[in-house]
Parts: sequence; structure tokens; C-alpha cells
Amino acid sequence: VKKCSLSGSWVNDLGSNMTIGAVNGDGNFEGSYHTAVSASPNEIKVSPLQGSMQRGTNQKGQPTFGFTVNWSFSDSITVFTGQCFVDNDGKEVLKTMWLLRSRVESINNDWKATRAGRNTFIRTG
Ligand SMILES: O=C(CCCC[C@@H]1SC[C@@H]2NC(=O)N[C@@H]21)NCCc1cc([N+](=O)[O-])ccc1O
Repeated sequence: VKKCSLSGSWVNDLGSNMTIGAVNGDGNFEGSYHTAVSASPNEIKVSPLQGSMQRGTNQKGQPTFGFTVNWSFSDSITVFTGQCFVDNDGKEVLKTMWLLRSRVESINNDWKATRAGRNTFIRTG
């Protein structure tokens, strides 16, 4: 199967954009994330991401990965995890699930502090 690389620019089903840099020898990478949506009252700003992808030798070119977005405009953080697939037209698709953890004032509100969801990313440009 054609290799699926994370490096480059992506857009997801919400219209959020992300750019991922080179993946280093340890499988780690950095990048930036510009979310199209937010539950924060603050103005949305580009936020840094860092993550890792699996590059096992038996990997058939469709690696699993995870990354964390440390929101620069809101006291919250999101972890994404997923896999990079090459679809039938040879296009690369990232299928992910995420957990968004918001800061809450009291442990009594901890129950409502984590949102979960899915996002699909395709390459831009
Ligand atoms: O909104 C954010 C940051 C942007 C998250 C974008 C998500 S990440 C998954 C998904 N995929 C994607 O591309 N964009 C979305 N943080 C929560 C803010 C917040 C809200 C409340 N509140 O509403 O009560 C309380 C406390 C809080 O800190």
C-alpha cells in the first residue's frame, strides 16, 4: 500500500486547518493547529501541536499516531489519536478521535470537563 505521511497541511470536517512538520527519527513531530470552532469566549488563535507516529517495521504504510494541541487562547487541551489511511483513490485520510479537556473551577465539575468526538482530515493543496 502507498505510504501515508503525516507531514504537510490538512483540513478536517469542521474546517479546521493543521500543518505538521517533518517526522524525526523517533517518530515525533510538531506543528500548528487553527481550529474553525471553539467553545471558548476568547478569539481563536493558532495553537501548537506535538505528537508521535508509529513507524514499526511491519507497518504496512498506514501508521497510527497521536498528537496534543495546547490551545493558546483557552485553558484547555485536546489529544487526538488515529490512523493515516490511503483510500481507494490513493488519497490520504486521517481518521481520528479526540478528547477535549477544559479547566473547571472545582472537582465537583470534573464530570463535565471532558468532551469527546471524531474528526476526519484530508490534505489541502
Ligand atoms: O474550545 C476550546 C478550544 C478549541 C477546541 C476545538 C475542538 S478540538 C476537537 C474539535 N476538532 C477541531 O478541529 N476543533 C474542535 N476549548 C474549550 C474552551 C472552554 C469551554 C468551556 N465551556 O464551554 O463551558 C469551559 C471551559 C473551556 O476551556
